[in-house]
Amino acid sequence: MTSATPPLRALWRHHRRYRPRFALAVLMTVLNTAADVAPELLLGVAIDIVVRGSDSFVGTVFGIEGRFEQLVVVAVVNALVWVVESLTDYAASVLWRGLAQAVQDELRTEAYTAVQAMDIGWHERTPSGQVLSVLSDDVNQLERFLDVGARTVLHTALTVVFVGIVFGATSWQVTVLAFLPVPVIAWGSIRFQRRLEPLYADVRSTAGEVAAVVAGNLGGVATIRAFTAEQRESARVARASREYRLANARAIRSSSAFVPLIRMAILAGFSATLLLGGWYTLQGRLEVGLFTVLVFMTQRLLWPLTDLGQTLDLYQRAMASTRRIFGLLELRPSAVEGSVALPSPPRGALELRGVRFGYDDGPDVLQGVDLVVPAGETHAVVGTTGAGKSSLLRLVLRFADPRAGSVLLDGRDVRELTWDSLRGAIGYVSQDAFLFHGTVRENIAYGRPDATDAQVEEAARAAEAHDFVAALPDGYATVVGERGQTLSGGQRQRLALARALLRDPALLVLDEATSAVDTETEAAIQRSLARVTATRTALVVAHRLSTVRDADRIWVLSAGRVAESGTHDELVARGGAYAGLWAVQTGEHAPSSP
Ligand SMILES: Nc1ncnc2c1ncn2[C@@H]1O[C@H](COP(=O)(O)OP(=O)(O)OP(=O)(O)O)[C@@H](O)[C@H]1O
Repeated sequence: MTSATPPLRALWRHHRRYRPRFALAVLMTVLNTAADVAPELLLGVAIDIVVRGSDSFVGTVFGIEGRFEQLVVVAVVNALVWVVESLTDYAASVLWRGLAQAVQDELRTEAYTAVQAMDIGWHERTPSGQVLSVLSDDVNQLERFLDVGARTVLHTALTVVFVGIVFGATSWQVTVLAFLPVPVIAWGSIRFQRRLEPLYADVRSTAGEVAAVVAGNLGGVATIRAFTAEQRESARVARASREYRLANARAIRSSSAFVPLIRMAILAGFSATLLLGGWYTLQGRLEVGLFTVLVFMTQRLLWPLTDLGQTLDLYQRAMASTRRIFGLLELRPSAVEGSVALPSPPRGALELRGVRFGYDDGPDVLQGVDLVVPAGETHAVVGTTGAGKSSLLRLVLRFADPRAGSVLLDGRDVRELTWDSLRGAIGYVSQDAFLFHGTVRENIAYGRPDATDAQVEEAARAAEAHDFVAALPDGYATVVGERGQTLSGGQRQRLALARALLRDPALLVLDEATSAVDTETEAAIQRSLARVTATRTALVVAHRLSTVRDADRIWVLSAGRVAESGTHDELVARGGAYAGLWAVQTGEHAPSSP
């Protein structure tokens, strides 16, 4: 999940449209730094006036005799410089921070969109906490650097340049000595940066690990409590957290070593200016005013450099984060959208031809499945657990593509179809019947937000959900908790069915939950199934065979192959796998031991 592209280059390329704003921010920082350095120069000029009178720099350039008059000129120029300094400081601050906000906002949204488009298989493999930590922590880390760090780096570099110009114009010997620390610091920065890069990559990945463990545990908190595994899980979180702490400590140790290095280099530069500059002044080779400027300038040059360690740290952390953000942005789903739209309205005819499918590098879980559901019919897929029933439905929805063979909807390979055409034709009810935090009404209308109340209610009735919804405290306005946890499993299932029906899909795909349902619910499911499948094509994965005994055809899947197919009566008469399952479920005889 980490990008190999150098992070600054990736940012520069990705945010083309911010380049003008960036240029303006840089310009403001240049002006601001120039205005920032000027007062030291003016101080030197003032001392020059006091010491040399009419022979001073101002006296000769402006032709002003009196010392006080000259000082007035300096005071006016100084006031102007301050105004420029204040205005550009404001502009630079607004521009840099605005840039930071725009970039973080855009990156977060884009990274989320990229993640959302990834294959379902990718989501199953990737802990959601990892993704979450990139979208929040890493994006914030970059924001912090752009907010202040980038400006500080530029400001420091420009100060070095401006001070260098002043020094250069004064005495090359002093310039050389005063600037001695700069190459040392530059060399140190590059070395430290190399050393810190893997350390901060480690910090970010351990931070992601902590988030992954915590998010995973919060999702399974009921199981943790039920198995009194609290201590074990707390210890697991503590371990991950300690790894993060240790990774950070390693990075901080290296990063902090940079500051003393800078300080020593600075000390050398400062001492050199003081001694050599002083020596020249005593000899009369350097004006007192200029000497003062040099001493103050060295301070001005060297002070910001002491902050460089901190800024470098901020930069390095931000770059490690940027690599992770771009790692998400560079993700490409393996299932790409086709370009063909089905003629409307679709009929929902489904066909699987020689379909082989497996997960990642694993073995085939579907081993050449042929299956046909003609338009308007209701078919069921049954089989023992792990036979590949849910995997088959994934292929129909194109949550994954087959390794070989093809899936056809209305005679077109689903890989050729647009998402709208494919998924718009299908109403899908998954095993886990996921609901969002929101009202019952919002959940039912999820696939058709503009549906009227009457349409929502009609769908709920068809799914046998209306009665229990009406009995909820606020009816359709009742808020169901995160993932619909305030409802029972059967209720969630029926709301999910209503949601699928409201889209009036040509093909209804139901993955029936394994959860044992009571006879009343079972009867309700059967009734609604009979009603909603009367006018459309349906493919139902069923665990309870009684719910699908009226299906036009039942496909019996066994170890990734179609073992047999036919109507309920035909299959029972055949005395094969289905007849065995049926006998077990209706209690006609006990299962034979393997
Ligand atoms: N996301 C996944 N990654 C890897 N393997 C998977 C994944 N999902 C399912 N499998 C494997 O694929 C095989 C078929 O699983 P599938 O869920 O399709 O069976 P099923 O017939 O729907 O089972 P059940 O009746 O228990 O729901 C199983 O061996 C399972 O371990």
